[in-house]
Amino acid sequence: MLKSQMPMLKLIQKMNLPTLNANRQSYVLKILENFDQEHINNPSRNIPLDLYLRYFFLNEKQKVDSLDREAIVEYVYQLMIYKGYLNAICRKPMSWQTRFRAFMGPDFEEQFKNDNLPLHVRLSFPKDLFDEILKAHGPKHAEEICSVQDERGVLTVRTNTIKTTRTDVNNCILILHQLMHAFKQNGWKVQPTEFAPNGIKFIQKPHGNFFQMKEYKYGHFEVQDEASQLLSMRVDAKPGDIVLDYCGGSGGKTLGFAPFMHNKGQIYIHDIRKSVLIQAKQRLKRAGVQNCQVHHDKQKLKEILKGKCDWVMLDVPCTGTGVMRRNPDMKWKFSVEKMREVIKVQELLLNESLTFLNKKGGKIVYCTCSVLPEENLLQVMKFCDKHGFEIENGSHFTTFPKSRGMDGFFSATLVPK
Ligand SMILES: C[S@@+](CC[C@H](N)C(=O)[O-])C[C@H]1O[C@@H](n2cnc3c(N)ncnc32)[C@H](O)[C@@H]1O
Repeated sequence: MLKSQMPMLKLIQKMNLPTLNANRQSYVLKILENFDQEHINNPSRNIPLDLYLRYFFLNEKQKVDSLDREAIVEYVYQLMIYKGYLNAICRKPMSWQTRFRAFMGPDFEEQFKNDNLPLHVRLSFPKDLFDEILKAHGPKHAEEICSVQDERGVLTVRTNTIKTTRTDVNNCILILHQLMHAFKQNGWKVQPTEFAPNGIKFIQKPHGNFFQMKEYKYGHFEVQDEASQLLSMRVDAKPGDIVLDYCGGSGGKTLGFAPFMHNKGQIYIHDIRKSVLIQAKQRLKRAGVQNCQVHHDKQKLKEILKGKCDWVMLDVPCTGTGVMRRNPDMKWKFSVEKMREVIKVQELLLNESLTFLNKKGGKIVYCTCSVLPEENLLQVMKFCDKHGFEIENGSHFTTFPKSRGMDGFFSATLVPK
């Protein structure tokens, strides 16, 4: 490859990382080793890295202060992001210890210039996943998508407009500004999001724990990526509507569209995992959403809601290829076989959602956090052809992971022809 054709790859600037003393280092290695072991012991639990870290530090609360925690988390992420590249450059036998040494050593920068290392290795992506992204988006865009996923995600929150009795737009803006002011008082740099009307973006990662803020405890805000906020708003529910959030998880999307219903009408939130529904209940309560019931039993839900819904939000399980910078461990768990399995589940869920739609214009809002067309446009087009539906206004919504910007999401609103 000619030098001028060399891809514009970049590496993390290690000098920007926090200092790592022996204590922090031993935590970094312990976490990564335990995380791997957890997957060997409980593969079906498939716990993502961010959640694993949250549980880990809950247990270590007394021993690790917030500055140590931030430094440890940063290194855990960097090592997980660069795992593939480090595997290629580190000395054997492979372990987190040897990867860590390679990360800290001169080879980390040196080997990056080695043209003999394939592009996917320098992007630190598994070959099969990189090939899928390449097939879908071509070399230039694939490289952009993958290199952005080597950054840390931007922290964004959504202001909860339910927690005000005032309803006009100007007052919502006032609440957003009050919250921005509270963040700034803690010394955190923030700005309103560019597209989502109620979002606040952190320009720098905040030091300290903002979940301790009274504004969080009172439900004035929730963490949600800007693209995910926009996705929630694709459910354009009016007060009085009946809405089903069928793959509701811990309620992220419901929390996003519920404020527009002003607690009138009914939201049903469902998921196959009971544990996440418990979290959803707590978050909905904190946010002041009073018109939502939580359901785990699919059969019962069908009995209650058959043919009744104005909206079905279908935020389906997917490969997560648009949000891998939040959980870089997902890169290393990807396989084409798993992708095919999840595509089948999406198809099944689309079919199931038909049961709930009312015949007076009920709509399905299909969403993923994937950048792969098989899970996105191709999936919904297949559904539309089979069931006589179409994509509303012929246009879908897509975002790609952007540097210092949004994550990668897809959404299409499906309506009967
Ligand atoms: C992308 S996550 C949803 C995230 C959630 N909407 C949010 O914004 O927080 C997909 C969810 O689908 C759920 N799920 C997987 N298979 C399902 C099925 N057969 N029926 C219903 N939910 C399912 C998973 O448990 C997971 O919580």
